[in-house]
Amino acid sequence: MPDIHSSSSNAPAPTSAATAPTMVEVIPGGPVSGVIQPPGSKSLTNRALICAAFAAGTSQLRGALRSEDTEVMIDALRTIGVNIDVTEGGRTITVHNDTVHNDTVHNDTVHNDTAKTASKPDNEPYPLFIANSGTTIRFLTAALSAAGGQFRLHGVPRMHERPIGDLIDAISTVIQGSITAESPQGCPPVSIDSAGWREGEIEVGGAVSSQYLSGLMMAAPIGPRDANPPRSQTTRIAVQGELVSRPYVEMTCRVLESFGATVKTITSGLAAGQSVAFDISPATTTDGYGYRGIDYAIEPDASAASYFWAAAAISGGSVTVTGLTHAAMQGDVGFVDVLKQMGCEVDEHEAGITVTGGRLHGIDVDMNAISDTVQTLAVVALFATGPTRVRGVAHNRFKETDRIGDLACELTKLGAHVTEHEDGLTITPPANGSEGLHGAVLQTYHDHRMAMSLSLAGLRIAGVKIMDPSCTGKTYPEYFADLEQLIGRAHHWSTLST
Ligand SMILES: O=C(O)C1=C[C@@H](OP(=O)(O)O)[C@@H](O)[C@H](O)C1
Ligand SMILES: C=C(OP(=O)(O)O)C(=O)O
Repeated sequence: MPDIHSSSSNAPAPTSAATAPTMVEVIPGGPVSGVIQPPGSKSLTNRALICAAFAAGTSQLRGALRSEDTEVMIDALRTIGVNIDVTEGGRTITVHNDTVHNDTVHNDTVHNDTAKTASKPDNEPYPLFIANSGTTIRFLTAALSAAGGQFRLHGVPRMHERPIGDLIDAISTVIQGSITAESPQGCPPVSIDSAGWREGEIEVGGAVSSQYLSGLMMAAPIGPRDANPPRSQTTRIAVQGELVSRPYVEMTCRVLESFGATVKTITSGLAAGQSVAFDISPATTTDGYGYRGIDYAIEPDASAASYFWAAAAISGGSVTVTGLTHAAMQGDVGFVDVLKQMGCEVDEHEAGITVTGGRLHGIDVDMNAISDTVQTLAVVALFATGPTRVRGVAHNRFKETDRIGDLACELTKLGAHVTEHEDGLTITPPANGSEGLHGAVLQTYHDHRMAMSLSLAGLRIAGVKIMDPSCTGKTYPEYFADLEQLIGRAHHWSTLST
């Protein structure tokens, strides 16, 4: 059985910056088999937090994800005065009803009860630190511009290189006030000084990220309650041209509906160049809130599940991920269908989905809809017969890092031949198969998915060392501990040097 080594001597699983190892090595072994459930979905947790913050009535989010990406969302909402309790090790989040009101936009705040306690200098925007969470900055930019107030959203250096211009352009057409992206390339920080949105159809580009559209859809029911004249009940949001990562938009529709809003998808009679539109109406509440507070169960994270299914594929084992089936809201469950195409057996049952490794062969696959699993697939492709071509993911260059160029660079270090394309990559394993692969020290570029996916190469290749493993904290702080548990043997920590 494989075994994990870390550069932190005798340490338990990495839990904090103080104990976090700087490098982790997964030692090769036999087939990986077991049952696992990853933590809650990042995408669902952050959507539910936005809806709950602008809902009438308390919401309870169960099975939520607690990680850097949800932490920055919670911190930002608390900074503007939303009352949020987190219990059960972070898995239950209670968002109280008596906090966010949109009726004080004229006081430059979305909040009328506890804003007094929020830290904001007079006549200055709320400073909101978003780290490198794309969902948080895109969803909050839209929601807060609709609610009204003054805000400045900023993040780590990479966040200030990630595009947000299409979203800013869209909001600019309806905002009563101003919104600007401070970097010359249309990237964060974002400054907002808003008295809410005017009525009117909004058009947004969807070729760079679906998060712009999802953000606008979630913001549509939020308008200021005392606007005069009041906003119409229905806002149309139309997509100009291509829309990437489509399943996340379906997810947005379903979350909005759970919190009481109504969504109608429009596919005909659209203006020139528009590919789809959504008519969104707020929940019917007595006091004008856009959403209704609810009890909400969050699915386990399907992107995180991809690593465990891939572990079975790579090692020839059998892994069951519980709590996820094709009925889930997350498109990334579709990753198992890609593994099936490559030769794995996929068995869906009531409890979840079991992947059993088989003889793997390379495939040609469009992963536009499930782009967060491209890195996982690329590592599986190392162990297949023949090349694997991944298409349709040009937008992966704008994520935590350039997930085409940087991924190609790291896979090459392991001995694969990798060709980079504008919209993806081709991974060609060595002619003599995995025997031609070799260990290497792999960089992770502050990208959680780089660390989680590349670590799986260590299940079959000796000497795969993953730098900065604590970057998994963005969405999965316990990843290496969970992987180790799945691998099934007490790990041995040792000091490693490059
Ligand atoms: O809406 C969401 O929750 C997400 C959408 C996707 O982004 P893009 O639409 O930018 O591809 C995905 O990569 C991200 O991890 C989460
Ligand atoms: C792209 C990702 O996240 P975000 O865009 O939310 O930062 C991700 O989690 O892979």
